[in-house]
Amino acid sequence: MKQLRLNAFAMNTPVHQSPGLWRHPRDRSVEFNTIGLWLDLAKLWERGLFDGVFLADVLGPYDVYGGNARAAIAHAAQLPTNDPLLLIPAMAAVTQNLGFGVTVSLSYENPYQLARRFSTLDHLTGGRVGWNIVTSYLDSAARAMGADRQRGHDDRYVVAEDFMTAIYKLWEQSWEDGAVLADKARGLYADPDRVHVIRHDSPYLQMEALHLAEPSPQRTPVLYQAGSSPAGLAFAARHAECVFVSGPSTAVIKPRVARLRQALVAAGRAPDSVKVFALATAITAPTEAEAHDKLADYRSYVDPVGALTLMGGWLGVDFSGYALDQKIRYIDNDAGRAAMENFTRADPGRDWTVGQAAEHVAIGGAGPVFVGSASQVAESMAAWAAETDIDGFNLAYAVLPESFTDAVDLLVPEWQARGLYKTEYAQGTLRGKLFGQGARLAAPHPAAGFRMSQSAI
Ligand SMILES: Cc1cc2nc3c(=O)[nH]c(=O)nc-3n(C[C@H](O)[C@H](O)[C@H](O)COP(=O)(O)O)c2cc1C
Repeated sequence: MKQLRLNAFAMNTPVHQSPGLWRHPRDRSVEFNTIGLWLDLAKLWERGLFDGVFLADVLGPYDVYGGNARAAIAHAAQLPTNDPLLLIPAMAAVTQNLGFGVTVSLSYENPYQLARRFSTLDHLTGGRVGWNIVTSYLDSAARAMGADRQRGHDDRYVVAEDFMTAIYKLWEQSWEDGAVLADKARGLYADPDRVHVIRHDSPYLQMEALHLAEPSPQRTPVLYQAGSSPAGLAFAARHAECVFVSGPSTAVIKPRVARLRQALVAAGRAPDSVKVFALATAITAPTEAEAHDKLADYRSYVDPVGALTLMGGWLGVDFSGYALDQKIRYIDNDAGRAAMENFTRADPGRDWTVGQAAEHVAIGGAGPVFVGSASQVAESMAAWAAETDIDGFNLAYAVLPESFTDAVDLLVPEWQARGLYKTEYAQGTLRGKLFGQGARLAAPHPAAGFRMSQSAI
């Protein structure tokens, strides 16, 4: 069986995916404003040989529940939320191998400025940065940026496709390899003949620019994506190198992964050219009984209104008017399609009431919760991974950092003993470590095509 990979799932906020758990006496989430928490976490994740941390982000309040932001404010449902990119240089300074997959919504960015921010981070981290490409799902973010509402669901992916073309030109095409000379004797920093102005002219974007940053170790950061709708899947199949999936059971995730691998083939890429990470939470302890006690203790801190507030944003449904025993039914809207599918038609064998879904997502979000002794959790997660054909897990936390400390000290050694987990990091950039290849994107990925056509500019 192939080795499993771990990512940590975190966010620069007091309540990421476990509403109410910030009140737990051992939880450090309220320290999210301080750099010390992030340095401790980065060192912990690296001690556990995690491939990286995936930093989530949203740009508006979860104001679907009750039709306003009051519940999100009171229950800290991903609010306040600080900028995730600014955490990265600090965490990079205390680690050598940990990768940083950071979420930025292209719906509210200009490729020119975003390309520079990522290039700067890729330089400062020595090639350890990745971009989780999202298009956002909250109307509140669109209103904050001056629009009435967000673009329609599928339309967002059309704009995203165009954005990617523009940003690849900046990262891959503007500066030729070897353009930077830094020749002190000749006083020549870079060769003007090898730095090109690129142009982009589409209904969405007009740009005439040279990239402000010189090529970083990876040029294009490692590309992560998480959309599972047909439009999201087609986008992922073209651009993603890693895909995050999230759903409560193998019945939901297995066909989703199969569809992604088929879509990769349709896009001319190998079915295993993308690493798939499934959201999951592991609650473990030296014995099974202790682990179940731990989960019961955690559950006593769950905040149901906080959970419904998050679910409202993910599914685009105001659950404040629902009875807890009411069944969730599929509707089309402009929020996340996969989030809606998870609790409706993705598993025809399972009906979810509002209360059941809220209870489920309150410990680490929509993924499964594995509970038991270290060896039980190691076995059940490995079996889950084999059944769904994923490459690893995107580990959410219940209590911060305890959930991660348990994973590092209890789960990882069990996997290592079974040959299911690395015992040291591979060399190279984040892309090199993940794929055992070079630092730069290679054909048939579309970004590589922009680099190779440099002579034609
Ligand atoms: C594990 C996971 C994490 C995600 N994190 C974010 C995030 O931090 N910010 C965001 O705006 N969207 C995030 N999303 C949402 C996706 O980017 C996407 O918008 C969503 O899955 C809906 O896309 P779809 O309708 O194509 O499935 C995440 C999705 C998953 C599955």
